[in-house]
Amino acid sequence: MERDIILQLENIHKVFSDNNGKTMKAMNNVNIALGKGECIGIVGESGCGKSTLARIIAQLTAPSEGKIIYRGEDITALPKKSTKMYYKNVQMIFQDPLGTFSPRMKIGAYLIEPFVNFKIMSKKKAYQYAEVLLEKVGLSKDYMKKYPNELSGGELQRVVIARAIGLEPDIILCDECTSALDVSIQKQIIALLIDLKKKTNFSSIFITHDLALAESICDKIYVMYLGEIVEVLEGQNLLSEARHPYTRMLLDSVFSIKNFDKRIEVNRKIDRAFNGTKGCVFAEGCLNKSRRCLEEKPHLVKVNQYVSVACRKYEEVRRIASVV
Ligand SMILES: Nc1ncnc2c1ncn2[C@@H]1O[C@H](COP(=O)(O)OP(=O)(O)OP(=O)(O)O)[C@@H](O)[C@H]1O
Repeated sequence: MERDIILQLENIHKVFSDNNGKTMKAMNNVNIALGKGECIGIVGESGCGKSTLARIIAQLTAPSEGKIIYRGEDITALPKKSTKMYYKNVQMIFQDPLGTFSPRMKIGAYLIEPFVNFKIMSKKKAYQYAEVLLEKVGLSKDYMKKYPNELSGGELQRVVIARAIGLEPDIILCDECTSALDVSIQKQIIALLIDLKKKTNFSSIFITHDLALAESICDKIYVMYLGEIVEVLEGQNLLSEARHPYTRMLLDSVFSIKNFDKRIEVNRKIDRAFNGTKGCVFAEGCLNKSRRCLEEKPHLVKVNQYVSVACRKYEEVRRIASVV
């Protein structure tokens, strides 16, 4: 069946510069497509560029190059004023819920704020609506009168989710939204998001370092390494279909301390060698690399209906297959 794509990132690059004019490439040619009602995961370790990507999608940081096509329109080319609807339609849930609140603002005031600001409803209606939203996320209306410091991390994240879904967005973008919470609360928040998604069919983007989480909830997973997408997989087929040596290394180290240590060692080696490599970002850590891997960037190649991988080995397999 044809996917109805509502958000597409095309050739996104991001370069940061410091005060001395030194530049750092945090994102290199990232392409991502999100279908209506779909949940995609962006997975990678610390420093791979996940938060930068989240900020670019949420339009909090501008890409250095590339397009963000939302419902057929490149929103990077629109004047600031015209992106107001995008801010309403793409809601973001951050890692640290407490950081989202002003300590002196009661939960009720926090919840009604966007509805009044976007002139969606009167203050009185917004207050009643906020009580309904709290109920949807499993909190009583008594929470309206509380201050953020009176709530637990899990309760605060529920309030953030209530405000986000209240705007009936097309897309909910979760940047490590459960990683600051205890495991049991993490499960509750994920279950809540899955339940709400079933009811309202929003699309979602899960940005996480947690492969198991991504596998359990995402239709499609993009694996990122040092600012590049190295593999794209169907969520359910992550374990069986992952091909890229980096994804395999990540999966192996989830289950073994010894492999975890090996991974840290490999990452150190690559970090030292990286600094704008013209070849494959993972080449230094790869046991099967050839000289070409160090010199030429591999492209994402579709291996089968479940997986595309950016690795010379599979480009080579496809080339031979097309000749035979
Ligand atoms: N404003 C900035 N100025 C300069 N460099 C930045 C800036 N923001 C991020 N970076 C760099 O870009 C790279 C990617 O950072 P980012 O925070 O996106 O990674 P991440 O995958 O989200 O990591 P973490 O999970 O630790 O937050 C890092 O090397 C980081 O130092």
